[in-house]
Amino acid sequence: MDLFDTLIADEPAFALAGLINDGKFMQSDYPAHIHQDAKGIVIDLPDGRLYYAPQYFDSIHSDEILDSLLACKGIDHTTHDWHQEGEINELPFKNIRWQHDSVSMFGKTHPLPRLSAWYGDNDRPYTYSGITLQPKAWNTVLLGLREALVPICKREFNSVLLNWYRSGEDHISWHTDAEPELGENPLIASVNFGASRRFLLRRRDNHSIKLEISLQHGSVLVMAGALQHHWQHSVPKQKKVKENRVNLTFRTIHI
Ligand SMILES: O=C(O)CCC(=O)C(=O)O
Ligand SMILES: [Fe+2]
Repeated sequence: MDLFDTLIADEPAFALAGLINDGKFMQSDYPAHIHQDAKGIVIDLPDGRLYYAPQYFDSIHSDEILDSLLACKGIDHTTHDWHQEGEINELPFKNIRWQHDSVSMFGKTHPLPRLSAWYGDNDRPYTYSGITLQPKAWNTVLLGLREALVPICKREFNSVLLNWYRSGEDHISWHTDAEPELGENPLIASVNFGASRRFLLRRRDNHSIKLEISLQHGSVLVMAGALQHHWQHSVPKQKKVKENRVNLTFRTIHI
């Protein structure tokens, strides 16, 4: 092995070490250690566990995946102003059938501040934030991502929810993913492409107890243990962000 090999081999672990200070995750009080895969770190929270790999997918692969998720005939997704598009559901997307869903509240309908798509193994509808999504059949890109998660999650997920944040205006408010069909302590793997966005966690019983992770291009965050019962999460608006971000949360739906 020459000097160059050693540098390459040490690089990921070196980047990960920057996320851990004195055995704690960044500026928090929560214990963290480097996972044995040397790609990610494990953060131990009271009532939950996180795995975070800032570069689970390398940048070339991540660029290609983002391109295929947003590919739309005749449109350059990097420069297009998607907020001006009225009929998202009608556009000729090549790989993902993006939808603009609405929620009903107090008799009024409100469009969600993001676009979404639901893919999965079976045709069982899934209820999320008061809306019911009909899963579409897996495609090659999504199956590739699902497969890439097996080494860390030790399972093949049967469904995935995609969220597309067209810019920093798009967001997701505080919530938990604790729907009964996800089982007792759901394991959820969140995969991120495009703009880095702030991912916030706060305890349900004390909103002043918080944690923040910046989810970057090519990263994977796994939420595990009792986390969904004790912690809420959100992706707040970030007005300065102009670029697209796509998040995919792989889940197991129990029927
Ligand atoms: O965009 C994210 O990072 C989170 C998405 C999320 O929480 C969800 O889809 O339930
Ligand atoms: Fe969520």
